[in-house]
Amino acid sequence: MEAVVVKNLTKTYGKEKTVAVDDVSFSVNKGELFGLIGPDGAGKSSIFRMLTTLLLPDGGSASVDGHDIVRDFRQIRSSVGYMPGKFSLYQDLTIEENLHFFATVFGTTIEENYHLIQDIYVQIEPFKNRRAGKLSGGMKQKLALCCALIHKPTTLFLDEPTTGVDPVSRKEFWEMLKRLKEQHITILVSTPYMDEASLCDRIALIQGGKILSIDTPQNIVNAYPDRLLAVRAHEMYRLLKALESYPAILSSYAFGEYAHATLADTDTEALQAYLRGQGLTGVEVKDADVTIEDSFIKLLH
Ligand SMILES: Nc1ncnc2c1ncn2[C@@H]1O[C@H](COP(=O)(O)OP(=O)(O)OP(=O)(O)O)[C@@H](O)[C@H]1O
Repeated sequence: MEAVVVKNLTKTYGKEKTVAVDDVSFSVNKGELFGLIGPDGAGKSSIFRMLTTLLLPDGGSASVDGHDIVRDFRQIRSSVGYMPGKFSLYQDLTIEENLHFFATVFGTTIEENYHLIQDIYVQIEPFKNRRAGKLSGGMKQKLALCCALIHKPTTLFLDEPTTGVDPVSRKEFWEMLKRLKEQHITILVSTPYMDEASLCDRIALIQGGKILSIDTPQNIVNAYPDRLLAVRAHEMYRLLKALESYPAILSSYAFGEYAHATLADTDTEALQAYLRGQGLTGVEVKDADVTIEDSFIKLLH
Protein backbone atom coordinates (compact mmCIF):
# COMPACT_ATOMS: atom_id res chain seq x y z
CA MET A 1 0.00 0.00 0.00
CA GLU A 2 1.42 3.39 -0.99
CA ALA A 3 1.41 6.27 1.50
CA VAL A 4 2.97 8.89 -0.79
CA VAL A 5 2.73 9.01 -4.57
CA VAL A 6 4.62 11.71 -6.50
CA LYS A 7 4.16 12.06 -10.26
CA ASN A 8 6.21 14.40 -12.45
CA LEU A 9 6.34 17.04 -9.71
CA THR A 10 7.92 20.32 -10.83
CA LYS A 11 8.70 23.58 -9.02
CA THR A 12 10.32 26.72 -10.39
CA TYR A 13 11.14 29.92 -8.53
CA GLY A 14 11.24 33.59 -9.50
CA LYS A 15 11.17 35.46 -12.80
CA GLU A 16 14.16 33.45 -14.03
CA LYS A 17 12.10 30.28 -13.49
CA THR A 18 14.94 28.54 -11.66
CA VAL A 19 14.03 24.87 -11.74
CA ALA A 20 14.25 23.58 -8.15
CA VAL A 21 12.30 20.34 -8.67
CA ASP A 22 12.45 18.86 -12.14
CA ASP A 23 9.87 16.24 -13.14
CA VAL A 24 10.29 14.16 -9.97
CA SER A 25 8.36 10.88 -9.52
CA PHE A 26 8.55 8.35 -6.70
CA SER A 27 6.33 6.55 -4.25
CA VAL A 28 6.71 5.56 -0.62
CA ASN A 29 5.05 2.51 0.92
CA LYS A 30 3.11 2.69 4.16
CA GLY A 31 5.41 2.18 7.13
CA GLU A 32 8.53 2.71 5.05
CA LEU A 33 11.53 4.82 6.12
CA PHE A 34 12.37 6.64 2.89
CA GLY A 35 15.35 8.98 2.46
CA LEU A 36 15.85 11.87 0.06
CA ILE A 37 19.62 12.12 -0.13
CA GLY A 38 21.36 15.04 -1.80
CA PRO A 39 23.52 18.11 -1.26
CA ASP A 40 22.32 21.64 -0.37
CA GLY A 41 20.11 23.08 -3.08
CA ALA A 42 19.20 19.68 -4.56
CA GLY A 43 15.48 20.40 -4.11
CA LYS A 44 14.73 18.31 -1.01
CA SER A 45 13.01 21.07 1.00
CA SER A 46 10.92 22.14 -2.01
CA ILE A 47 9.63 18.57 -2.42
CA PHE A 48 8.79 18.30 1.30
CA ARG A 49 7.08 21.71 1.30
CA MET A 50 4.90 20.69 -1.64
CA LEU A 51 4.00 17.35 -0.04
CA THR A 52 3.04 19.08 3.21
CA THR A 53 0.90 21.59 1.22
CA LEU A 54 3.00 24.64 2.16
CA LEU A 55 4.04 25.25 -1.45
CA LEU A 56 2.08 24.82 -4.67
CA PRO A 57 3.66 22.79 -7.47
CA ASP A 58 4.00 24.24 -10.98
CA GLY A 59 3.44 20.88 -12.59
CA GLY A 60 2.73 17.26 -11.84
CA SER A 61 0.74 15.86 -8.95
CA ALA A 62 1.16 14.09 -5.64
CA SER A 63 -0.90 12.48 -2.95
CA VAL A 64 -0.37 11.64 0.71
CA ASP A 65 -2.57 8.85 2.11
CA GLY A 66 -4.68 9.12 -1.03
CA HIS A 67 -5.26 12.88 -0.54
CA ASP A 68 -4.27 15.22 -3.35
CA ILE A 69 -1.73 17.83 -2.19
CA VAL A 70 -3.63 20.72 -3.84
CA ARG A 71 -7.30 19.75 -3.61
CA ASP A 72 -7.24 18.00 -0.23
CA PHE A 73 -4.75 20.22 1.59
CA ARG A 74 -6.89 20.36 4.75
CA GLN A 75 -6.93 16.60 5.25
CA ILE A 76 -3.19 16.42 4.62
CA ARG A 77 -2.44 19.18 7.12
CA SER A 78 -4.26 17.35 9.87
CA SER A 79 -2.75 13.95 9.13
CA VAL A 80 0.95 14.62 8.51
CA GLY A 81 3.75 15.70 10.82
CA TYR A 82 6.42 18.06 9.49
CA MET A 83 9.76 18.98 10.98
CA PRO A 84 11.18 21.79 8.82
CA GLY A 85 14.90 22.21 8.20
CA LYS A 86 15.15 25.40 10.19
CA PHE A 87 14.14 25.35 13.85
CA SER A 88 10.53 26.45 13.77
CA LEU A 89 9.35 26.27 17.34
CA TYR A 90 8.53 29.20 19.58
CA GLN A 91 11.83 30.28 21.09
CA ASP A 92 10.16 32.14 23.96
CA LEU A 93 7.95 29.24 25.01
CA THR A 94 9.30 26.48 27.23
CA ILE A 95 9.62 22.87 26.09
CA GLU A 96 6.34 21.99 27.77
CA GLU A 97 4.52 25.06 26.42
CA ASN A 98 5.63 24.33 22.86
CA LEU A 99 4.41 20.77 23.08
CA HIS A 100 1.13 21.82 24.68
CA PHE A 101 0.65 24.44 21.95
CA PHE A 102 1.11 21.93 19.12
CA ALA A 103 -1.20 19.40 20.78
CA THR A 104 -3.92 22.04 21.22
CA VAL A 105 -3.67 23.30 17.63
CA PHE A 106 -4.35 19.77 16.44
CA GLY A 107 -7.22 19.25 18.89
CA THR A 108 -5.44 16.70 21.03
CA THR A 109 -3.63 16.53 24.36
CA ILE A 110 -0.11 15.52 25.37
CA GLU A 111 -1.60 12.69 27.45
CA GLU A 112 -3.59 11.21 24.55
CA ASN A 113 -0.54 10.45 22.40
CA TYR A 114 2.16 10.43 25.05
CA HIS A 115 3.08 6.83 24.16
CA LEU A 116 4.32 8.06 20.75
CA ILE A 117 6.75 10.61 22.14
CA GLN A 118 7.60 9.05 25.50
CA ASP A 119 10.96 7.63 24.42
CA ILE A 120 12.09 10.99 23.12
CA TYR A 121 10.34 13.26 25.60
CA VAL A 122 11.84 11.64 28.70
CA GLN A 123 15.25 12.82 27.46
CA ILE A 124 14.22 16.48 27.47
CA GLU A 125 11.64 16.38 30.25
CA PRO A 126 14.14 17.36 32.98
CA PHE A 127 14.41 20.71 31.15
CA LYS A 128 10.70 21.13 30.42
CA ASN A 129 10.62 24.62 31.93
CA ARG A 130 13.54 25.85 29.82
CA ARG A 131 12.76 28.15 26.89
CA ALA A 132 13.21 26.49 23.49
CA GLY A 133 15.62 29.25 22.41
CA LYS A 134 18.01 28.22 25.19
CA LEU A 135 18.27 24.53 24.21
CA SER A 136 21.22 22.77 22.57
CA GLY A 137 20.93 21.64 18.93
CA GLY A 138 20.24 18.04 19.87
CA MET A 139 17.56 19.01 22.40
CA LYS A 140 15.86 21.38 19.95
CA GLN A 141 15.74 18.56 17.45
CA LYS A 142 14.13 16.20 19.97
CA LEU A 143 11.54 18.81 20.92
CA ALA A 144 10.75 19.52 17.25
CA LEU A 145 10.26 15.80 16.66
CA CYS A 146 7.91 15.54 19.68
CA CYS A 147 5.89 18.51 18.37
CA ALA A 148 5.67 16.92 14.90
CA LEU A 149 4.44 13.65 16.45
CA ILE A 150 2.02 14.82 19.14
CA HIS A 151 -1.08 14.63 16.88
CA LYS A 152 -0.27 11.05 15.85
CA PRO A 153 0.49 11.67 12.18
CA THR A 154 0.23 8.86 9.63
CA THR A 155 3.20 10.26 7.72
CA LEU A 156 6.17 12.16 9.08
CA PHE A 157 8.29 14.54 6.97
CA LEU A 158 11.68 15.33 8.49
CA ASP A 159 13.66 17.89 6.54
CA GLU A 160 17.37 17.59 7.30
CA PRO A 161 16.73 16.72 10.96
CA THR A 162 20.39 16.01 11.69
CA THR A 163 22.05 18.98 9.99
CA GLY A 164 24.19 20.83 12.52
CA VAL A 165 23.68 18.16 15.17
CA ASP A 166 26.64 16.47 16.89
CA PRO A 167 27.53 12.87 15.87
CA VAL A 168 26.22 11.28 19.10
CA SER A 169 22.84 13.04 18.81
CA ARG A 170 22.70 12.11 15.12
CA LYS A 171 23.10 8.42 16.00
CA GLU A 172 20.49 8.68 18.76
CA PHE A 173 18.12 10.39 16.36
CA TRP A 174 18.29 7.53 13.85
CA GLU A 175 17.68 5.05 16.64
CA MET A 176 14.55 7.03 17.54
CA LEU A 177 13.39 6.84 13.92
CA LYS A 178 13.80 3.07 13.93
CA ARG A 179 11.57 2.85 17.00
CA LEU A 180 8.98 5.15 15.39
CA LYS A 181 8.88 2.86 12.39
CA GLU A 182 7.72 0.10 14.71
CA GLN A 183 4.65 2.28 15.42
CA HIS A 184 3.78 1.98 11.68
CA ILE A 185 4.38 5.64 10.91
CA THR A 186 5.58 6.31 7.36
CA ILE A 187 8.73 8.43 7.55
CA LEU A 188 10.27 10.57 4.80
CA VAL A 189 13.58 12.07 5.82
CA SER A 190 15.98 14.27 3.88
CA THR A 191 19.69 14.51 4.55
CA PRO A 192 22.89 15.70 2.91
CA TYR A 193 24.85 13.06 4.89
CA MET A 194 25.54 10.06 2.67
CA ASP A 195 26.37 7.85 5.66
CA GLU A 196 22.76 8.20 6.85
CA ALA A 197 21.45 6.73 3.59
CA SER A 198 22.21 3.17 4.68
CA LEU A 199 19.83 3.61 7.64
CA CYS A 200 16.81 4.01 5.32
CA ASP A 201 14.69 1.22 3.80
CA ARG A 202 14.90 2.91 0.40
CA ILE A 203 16.50 6.11 -0.81
CA ALA A 204 16.24 8.54 -3.69
CA LEU A 205 19.52 10.20 -4.65
CA ILE A 206 18.75 13.74 -5.78
CA GLN A 207 20.80 16.50 -7.39
CA GLY A 208 19.82 19.65 -9.28
CA GLY A 209 16.11 18.91 -8.77
CA LYS A 210 16.37 15.53 -10.48
CA ILE A 211 16.30 12.04 -9.04
CA LEU A 212 19.40 10.10 -10.08
CA SER A 213 18.42 6.74 -8.62
CA ILE A 214 15.80 5.16 -6.32
CA ASP A 215 16.32 1.81 -4.63
CA THR A 216 17.42 0.17 -1.40
CA PRO A 217 20.86 1.42 -0.28
CA GLN A 218 22.25 -2.08 -0.81
CA ASN A 219 20.92 -2.35 -4.38
CA ILE A 220 22.32 1.08 -5.24
CA VAL A 221 25.74 0.05 -3.96
CA ASN A 222 25.49 -3.35 -5.70
CA ALA A 223 24.69 -1.63 -9.01
CA TYR A 224 28.06 0.17 -8.99
CA PRO A 225 29.40 -0.80 -12.42
CA ASP A 226 33.18 -0.58 -11.97
CA ARG A 227 35.92 -2.10 -9.87
CA LEU A 228 36.59 0.54 -7.22
CA LEU A 229 40.13 0.92 -5.91
CA ALA A 230 41.38 2.55 -2.72
CA VAL A 231 44.78 4.09 -3.28
CA ARG A 232 47.08 5.56 -0.67
CA ALA A 233 50.50 7.25 -0.65
CA HIS A 234 52.37 9.45 1.76
CA GLU A 235 51.44 12.65 -0.04
CA MET A 236 47.73 12.83 -0.87
CA TYR A 237 47.84 15.94 -3.06
CA ARG A 238 50.63 14.56 -5.27
CA LEU A 239 48.82 11.20 -5.39
CA LEU A 240 45.62 12.84 -6.70
CA LYS A 241 47.63 14.75 -9.33
CA ALA A 242 49.42 11.57 -10.43
CA LEU A 243 46.13 9.61 -10.61
CA GLU A 244 44.57 12.33 -12.77
CA SER A 245 47.33 11.99 -15.34
CA TYR A 246 47.38 8.15 -15.37
CA PRO A 247 46.39 7.06 -18.91
CA ALA A 248 43.86 4.38 -17.85
CA ILE A 249 42.15 6.50 -15.17
CA LEU A 250 38.35 6.84 -15.37
CA SER A 251 37.74 8.67 -12.10
CA SER A 252 39.64 9.59 -8.95
CA TYR A 253 38.82 11.63 -5.86
CA ALA A 254 39.89 11.95 -2.24
CA PHE A 255 38.00 9.67 0.14
CA GLY A 256 39.16 9.96 3.73
CA GLU A 257 42.80 8.89 4.01
CA TYR A 258 42.59 7.13 0.61
CA ALA A 259 41.85 8.19 -2.94
CA HIS A 260 39.08 6.23 -4.65
CA ALA A 261 39.73 5.44 -8.30
CA THR A 262 38.30 3.48 -11.21
CA LEU A 263 40.36 2.33 -14.17
CA ALA A 264 39.69 1.42 -17.79
CA ASP A 265 41.76 -1.74 -17.22
CA THR A 266 42.35 -4.16 -14.34
CA ASP A 267 46.12 -3.84 -14.13
CA THR A 268 46.69 -2.59 -10.57
CA GLU A 269 50.37 -3.64 -10.75
CA ALA A 270 50.90 -1.20 -13.62
CA LEU A 271 49.16 1.53 -11.62
CA GLN A 272 51.43 0.94 -8.61
CA ALA A 273 54.53 0.97 -10.82
CA TYR A 274 53.35 4.21 -12.43
CA LEU A 275 52.75 5.91 -9.08
CA ARG A 276 56.17 4.85 -7.77
CA GLY A 277 57.67 6.09 -11.03
CA GLN A 278 56.11 9.48 -10.26
CA GLY A 279 58.20 9.59 -7.08
CA LEU A 280 55.41 8.67 -4.68
CA THR A 281 56.26 6.67 -1.56
CA GLY A 282 54.14 4.47 0.70
CA VAL A 283 51.99 3.46 -2.28
CA GLU A 284 49.15 1.04 -1.50
CA VAL A 285 46.43 -0.10 -3.94
CA LYS A 286 43.55 -2.32 -2.84
CA ASP A 287 39.90 -3.02 -3.64
CA ALA A 288 37.53 -0.60 -1.92
CA ASP A 289 34.07 -1.24 -0.48
CA VAL A 290 31.63 0.85 -2.51
CA THR A 291 29.62 3.37 -0.45
CA ILE A 292 26.52 5.39 -1.32
CA GLU A 293 28.82 8.38 -1.76
CA ASP A 294 30.77 6.54 -4.47
CA SER A 295 27.50 5.61 -6.20
CA PHE A 296 26.35 9.24 -5.99
CA ILE A 297 29.60 10.51 -7.52
CA LYS A 298 29.34 7.91 -10.29
CA LEU A 299 25.72 8.87 -11.06
CA LEU A 300 26.67 12.55 -11.24
CA HIS A 301 29.05 11.83 -14.10
N1 LIG B 1 11.92 30.85 -2.28
C1 LIG B 1 12.85 30.62 -3.21
N2 LIG B 1 13.11 31.52 -4.18
C2 LIG B 1 14.04 31.29 -5.13
N3 LIG B 1 14.80 30.17 -5.21
C3 LIG B 1 14.59 29.24 -4.25
C4 LIG B 1 13.61 29.40 -3.21
N4 LIG B 1 13.64 28.30 -2.42
C5 LIG B 1 14.58 27.48 -2.94
N5 LIG B 1 15.16 28.03 -4.03
C6 LIG B 1 16.20 27.42 -4.89
O1 LIG B 1 15.72 26.16 -5.32
C7 LIG B 1 16.75 25.18 -5.29
C8 LIG B 1 16.34 24.02 -4.41
O2 LIG B 1 16.23 24.47 -3.07
P1 LIG B 1 15.74 23.55 -1.86
O3 LIG B 1 15.74 24.40 -0.63
O4 LIG B 1 14.50 22.87 -2.24
O5 LIG B 1 16.93 22.49 -1.80
P2 LIG B 1 17.45 21.58 -0.62
O6 LIG B 1 17.92 20.32 -1.24
O7 LIG B 1 16.42 21.46 0.43
O8 LIG B 1 18.68 22.35 -0.07
P3 LIG B 1 18.88 23.24 1.23
O9 LIG B 1 19.45 22.30 2.24
O10 LIG B 1 19.87 24.26 0.78
O11 LIG B 1 17.54 23.80 1.61
C9 LIG B 1 18.00 25.90 -4.83
O12 LIG B 1 18.71 26.29 -5.98
C10 LIG B 1 17.46 27.11 -4.10
O13 LIG B 1 18.37 28.17 -4.18
